[in-house]
Amino acid sequence: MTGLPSAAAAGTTGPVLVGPHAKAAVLIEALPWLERFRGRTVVVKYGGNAMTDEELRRGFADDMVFLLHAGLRPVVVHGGGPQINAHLDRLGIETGFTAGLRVTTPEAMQVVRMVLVGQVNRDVVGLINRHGPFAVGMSGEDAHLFTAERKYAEVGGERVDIGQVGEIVKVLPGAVQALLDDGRIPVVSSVARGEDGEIYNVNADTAAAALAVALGAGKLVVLTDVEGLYADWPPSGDGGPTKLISRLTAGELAEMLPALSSGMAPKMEACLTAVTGGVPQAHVLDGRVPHAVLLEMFTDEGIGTMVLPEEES
Ligand SMILES: Nc1ncnc2c1ncn2[C@@H]1O[C@H](COP(=O)(O)OP(=O)(O)O)[C@@H](O)[C@H]1O
Ligand SMILES: CC(=O)N[C@@H](CCC(=O)OP(=O)(O)O)C(=O)O
Repeated sequence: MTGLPSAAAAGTTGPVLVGPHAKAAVLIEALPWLERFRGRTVVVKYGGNAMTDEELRRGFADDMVFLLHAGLRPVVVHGGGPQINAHLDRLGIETGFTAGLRVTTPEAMQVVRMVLVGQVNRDVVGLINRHGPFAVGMSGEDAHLFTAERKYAEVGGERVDIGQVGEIVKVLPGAVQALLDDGRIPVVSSVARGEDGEIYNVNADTAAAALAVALGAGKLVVLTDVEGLYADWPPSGDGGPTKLISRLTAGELAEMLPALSSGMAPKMEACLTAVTGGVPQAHVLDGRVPHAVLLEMFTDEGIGTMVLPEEES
């Protein structure tokens, strides 16, 4: 953060500060954002592809603890798609994706649950708890946090059975609220229980949005492995995509949604669910940028893609 040009970032004119003044300016730049979000809940979706580099993983955990000490109430909902893939490969279990969702046989469900709850959740909790006794891991099954029903994919107007994939129909956020009230950082896996006795595999972006709405969060942050939502996707020509959409309204997003391809579709749908469900803003950020969450929360430069409800645009 020390390299940030303070006056420029604040949108003001004046001398460019260097040395200790620049550091102080960066801290002061955070003040209005600290005032605005103090006491508010922030749900952060930590994605499988943004959690592969060790230094970034530590940086992410540091950011969550920073938010806590700054008086916010961070909640982590994590995915783990690449980690599930690796484990299924090792076991020789084949799965595919339909409409961006893993076709989940009972055998695959056992692996999904084991990897998300037993491996990825433990890793995230461990990284955060280097700083102190803050993180408490839980599965969406715990304390009836997420109740799901079987979800069917729609392909070419046809309803397709994709196994034990769940759609969240009820959220009981009491256990998460209690942890937050106790000064903890809840770390939640996107596995849900069904009232039919089944266990369901829920896309982690979708789970994060459902929890953000149920908690009345002040913000949903979705970390991924690209800068945000590109208008020119898939990119044409030799170069990569160049047209990052930095801000859009719920209405504009709803129009774009049917045309989005599978990686971004659940993320943008999650942002739409959040802002239409009362969360004032939702962001998709590049998890490859060190401390992306802090940069987004506490500096004047917006990064990534921000979705706002209609009336705030
Ligand atoms: N319009 C778009 N803008 C940016 N990325 C897109 C877009 N459409 C599809 N994608 C793809 O979505 C991917 C992110 O989704 P995914 O790989 O599922 O992320 P994660 O593992 O973080 O949940 C990007 O790496 C990119 O390949
Ligand atoms: C139904 C479904 O597809 N569930 C996902 C759950 C994990 C997830 O969403 O992980 P990322 O956020 O890393 O993609 C899966 O099985 O991969």
